[in-house]
Amino acid sequence: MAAGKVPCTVVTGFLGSGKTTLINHILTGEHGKKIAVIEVGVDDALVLDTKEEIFEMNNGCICCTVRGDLIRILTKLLKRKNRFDHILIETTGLADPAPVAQTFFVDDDLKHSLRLDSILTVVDAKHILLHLDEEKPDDVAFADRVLLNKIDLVTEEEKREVVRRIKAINRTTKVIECQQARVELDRILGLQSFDLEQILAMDPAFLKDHHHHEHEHEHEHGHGHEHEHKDDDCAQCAAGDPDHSHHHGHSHKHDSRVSSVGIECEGALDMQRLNEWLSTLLQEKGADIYRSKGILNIAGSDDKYVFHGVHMMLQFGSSAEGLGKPWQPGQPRFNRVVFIGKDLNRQELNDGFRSCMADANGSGSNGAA
Ligand SMILES: Nc1nc2c(ncn2[C@@H]2O[C@H](COP(=O)(O)OP(=O)(O)OP(=O)(O)O)[C@@H](O)[C@H]2O)c(=O)[nH]1
Repeated sequence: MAAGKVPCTVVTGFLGSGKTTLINHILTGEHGKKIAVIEVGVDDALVLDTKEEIFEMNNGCICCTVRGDLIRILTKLLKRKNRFDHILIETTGLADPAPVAQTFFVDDDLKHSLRLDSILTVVDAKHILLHLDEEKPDDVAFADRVLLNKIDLVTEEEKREVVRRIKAINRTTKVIECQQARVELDRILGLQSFDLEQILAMDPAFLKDHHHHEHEHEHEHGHGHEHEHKDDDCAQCAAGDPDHSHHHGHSHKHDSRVSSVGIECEGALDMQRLNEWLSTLLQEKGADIYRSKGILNIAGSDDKYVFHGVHMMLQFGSSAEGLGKPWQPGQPRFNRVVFIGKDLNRQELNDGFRSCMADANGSGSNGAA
């Protein structure tokens, strides 16, 4: 049948569900496959360095512009002599997987060289119920595989409820439970499980282009959203503009109160202050702050730190633990963080973050190790 076509897997899932963890798991696995990763959206330096090439697109907006880019990058990949065995396309946390999937059926050249192998949706077992009603069940509706991740954080009972809710949205999807996205690769790659017929049965307009308005509102998404971070999620696309409400019939309640706040600055942070501020912030506002993450320059250390927040859960890591590389001599050090959530207060987040600088007024700790 599809001999010679390169299989492509679209990896999707809500913010913080574990997509990057899954990609890293796949890239570092011993499969002997040459895998290309295309990231549709954010997330630069937080991906592990690997042998494979990683293509990134910085335009951030999957709804408006990424389809063009995706086609361009896929075409470029296919021109290489050294072909890939598999292509992974990771979509960002608030983007809609449908336009990405459509690419495989509407572009004539790609149609003949590529095969959409599966839409794989990563689900955060602990937090998904917070979002199923308000955000975007589309992720789950289109998935032929659901990776039910973070099962370490829920009870058996909670897990059963989550599976029930997933099945209520998508009766035929296969649910694979896992932790840290650790799953045997032959359960997720090369499945030929994407079934266009089935998608069309559910959504007859799936292949129809709904992007005729795509340039009309480029970066005009009012709705009070904030869009400063240069490569952040197109939260407003998924969340704000009513014109984005999609061609398909699922309830797709966009929440215009969802936005992202990016902060980028030089200078070193006091780890203790930062930890206290972030912990308190997420304790108090974690219901609304869906996702937070950042790269940090910590005073007195050459190690590069990162943090990951998903609602109230907060995790730090650093190059000292083998996560990425330390700051290199002569390399400019910086802090870059992003908060994504509902009703974010940009000023408060900025002030709070800056109050954690090692030389900010306060205890006078200079962070010297
Ligand atoms: N407890 C627990 N935490 C996990 C598990 N899998 C991933 N995480 C953590 O969840 C956080 C988010 O994981 P990512 O892989 O960055 O999620 P993502 O979907 O790429 O997130 P976005 O960048 O928002 O799209 C990180 O702090 C992970 O370490 C799991 O099975 N259990």
